[in-house]
This record gives sequence, C-alpha cells and structure tokens, in this order.
Amino acid sequence: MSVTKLSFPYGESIQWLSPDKIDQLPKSPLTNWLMSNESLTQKLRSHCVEFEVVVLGEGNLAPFNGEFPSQSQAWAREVLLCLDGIPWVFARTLIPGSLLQQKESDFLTLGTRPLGELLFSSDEFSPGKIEIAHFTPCHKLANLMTSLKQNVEQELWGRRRYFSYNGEELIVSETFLPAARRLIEEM
Ligand SMILES: C=C(O[C@@H]1C=C(C(=O)O)C=C[C@H]1O)C(=O)O
Repeated sequence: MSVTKLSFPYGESIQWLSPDKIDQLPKSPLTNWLMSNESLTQKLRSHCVEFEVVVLGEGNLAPFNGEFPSQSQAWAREVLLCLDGIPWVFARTLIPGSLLQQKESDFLTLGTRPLGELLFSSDEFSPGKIEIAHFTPCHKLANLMTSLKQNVEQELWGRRRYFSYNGEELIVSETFLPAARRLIEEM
C-alpha cells in the first residue's frame, strides 16, 4: 500500500448529522457498525488475523469550518485501519490543546498503536454522542481512495464520536471505505 504523509491532512469538510436527522440509514449490518458504542478497534480485530494502524499524519491544524466550533486549533491524527492488509477505515481524530496537555505523552507516543487502546482502557474517557455522515469524497480523500485502489462507486458512510475527559472533548471520526462496506454487507 503506497500512501504518502505529504498529503496530510486528507480529511475534508463533512456534514455530520444526528442519526435521527438521516432520512435513510444503510441496511442493518452497516448501521450496526455505525451506531456501535464499543471500541471499533476491538470490533475490527475480531474480523481479521492481522490488524494494522497506518498513520497518515499527526499535527496541529485548524479544524474545518464547523468541524470543532470551540477550537481554532487542534491536534489532528489521521490513520487508516487495515485488516489483513486491506484498509477498512479512514479515521480522523481532533484533540483540543487543553486536553492534549493533560494526556500529552499518551497521545503523542501512540504511533501505530490504536487510539482505542487508550480511550477504552479505563473509564477516564466517556463515550458521548454519535453523528453520521454520508458523502462522496473529493480532493485528497478521493485521491487517497484511488491510491488504495478502492473505487468509490457509492457514497461513503462515516460516523464520529465525542469522548469527554475532565470536562474536555475530543472527536473521533471514522469513515468506512468501500472494501469495508462490501465485506460488512456480506456478513
Ligand atoms: C476510538 C477508537 O480508536 C480507533 C483507532 C484510531 C487511531 O489509532 O487513530 C482512530 C479511530 C478509531 O477507529 C476505537 O477503537 O474505537
């Protein structure tokens, strides 16, 4: 898999909606994945032999308009979650500086360890609301799909979750790539 960190950030401005505002959620298997409150890492690990986190980039950046209204800057981490070498999820996490400072060594030394191992390893982080998006990727995300040889024949479904810690919040967005949707819908 040839992906470059030179294009980081890959994320794009997406309209996230509360699930009850979505006219038609996808058929059941995928909706169960979108709405699941458990660790996505744990769920993914149970569907593969080899699970891998490919870090596309990390760094301080300005969130997109409306992406994180209370923050003009945030620590961003974008990864691909790969099952037996196949990229299933593009994940983009935004962490405000005030939260990063409290857990700096944990977040900045994650590397290729999944963020879920930190968020679900104790009750320090509380999972919050889930929002859903349904979109056609453009710009760098579309180019990333092409480089992964995953043709986007239908819109992508994604979800983002809020995790709170000591009165602060971080946001984790996860977009299911075409290969993942195909395999989930066969389950
Ligand atoms: C939040 C979780 O962590 C996963 C791992 C991520 C990472 O390593 O950056 C990002 C999003 C998640 O899919 C989880 O497992 O639920």
